Amino acid sequence: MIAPASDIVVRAEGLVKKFKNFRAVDGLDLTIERGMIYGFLGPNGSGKTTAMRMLTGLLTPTEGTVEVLGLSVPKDAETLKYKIGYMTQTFSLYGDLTVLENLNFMSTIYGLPRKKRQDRIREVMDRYELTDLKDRFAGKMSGGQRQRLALATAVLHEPQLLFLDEPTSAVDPESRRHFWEQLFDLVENGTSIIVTTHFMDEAERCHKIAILEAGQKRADGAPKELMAAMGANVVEIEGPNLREIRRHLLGTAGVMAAAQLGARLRVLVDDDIRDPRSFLKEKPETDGATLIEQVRPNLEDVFVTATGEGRQ
Ligand SMILES: Nc1ncnc2c1ncn2[C@@H]1O[C@H](COP(=O)(O)OP(=O)(O)OP(=O)(O)O)[C@@H](O)[C@H]1O
Repeated sequence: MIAPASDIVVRAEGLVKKFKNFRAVDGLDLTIERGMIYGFLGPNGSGKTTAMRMLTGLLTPTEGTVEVLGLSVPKDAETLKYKIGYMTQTFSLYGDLTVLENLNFMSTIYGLPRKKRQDRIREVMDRYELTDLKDRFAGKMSGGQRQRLALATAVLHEPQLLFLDEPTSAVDPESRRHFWEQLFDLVENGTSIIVTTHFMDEAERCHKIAILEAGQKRADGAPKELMAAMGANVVEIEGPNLREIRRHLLGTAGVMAAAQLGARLRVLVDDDIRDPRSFLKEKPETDGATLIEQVRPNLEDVFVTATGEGRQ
């Protein structure tokens, strides 16, 4: 079913960004629906940040069209600025300003009405556990605290759409989990979110993702749908000589990828092969294996089959 235009927050067609002759983003089409967390998943240099910066209106595309919240970008970027929030990889905070000063400053940039300003600042400080830190210099805060302040400043003006560029790269796993809970709270209250990540577990939390490689979209959809449509079955092997088995299997027709995970070898077998377990069991190199079992796919498997990692 095609969603009505008002339910679409981003529509991009044929998006290209060239830096000299290098195509950092290379023909990207995107349709992102309202009310969801949409992830760009990809390795370093795959074009996630460049794509996001074009959607925010900060970077002009070399080719293609972009519409965000019904506004044409970059033409209407100035109007769009007040409707979106953007949290950059480096958090873009003023290290020599306190928490409160950062929030005050951003509230004037966003043009929050003077009367509303102090209430809204109090509200975000409370929500993101910053009240006790209000006189702390941003430059003297821990990674997790700075992340909370960056999120608080990005949502200060209650944007409809929030862009987050690798927001959890600099924080510990507990802060990451907590941060994601806060994102789901925002979604519940009507915010749409676009987030870049290279963490598989984060991508799995998104309602939908696009897998990017070399500036191109290799796959998109809900993580579960992508796993179901992967075109491969996953078999794990336990036993001695896993490195040797891997080397042999990688040259075998029907084996799309093989990677060691601790004491197991995880093998992706083309789903044209009806019984992938027997297929591997019959190979002479797996003779010494103590266990061969089919397991459920995960997003990393999708990533491997969709990108060059699966074509090595
Ligand atoms: N201003 C620029 N001038 C030249 N090349 C650039 C510029 N900005 C980005 N690039 C190149 O474009 C490619 C994509 O970069 P981008 O930052 O969008 O990737 P990314 O997927 O966000 O990576 P990361 O996870 O490392 O942030 C990289 O090869 C990068 O070096």
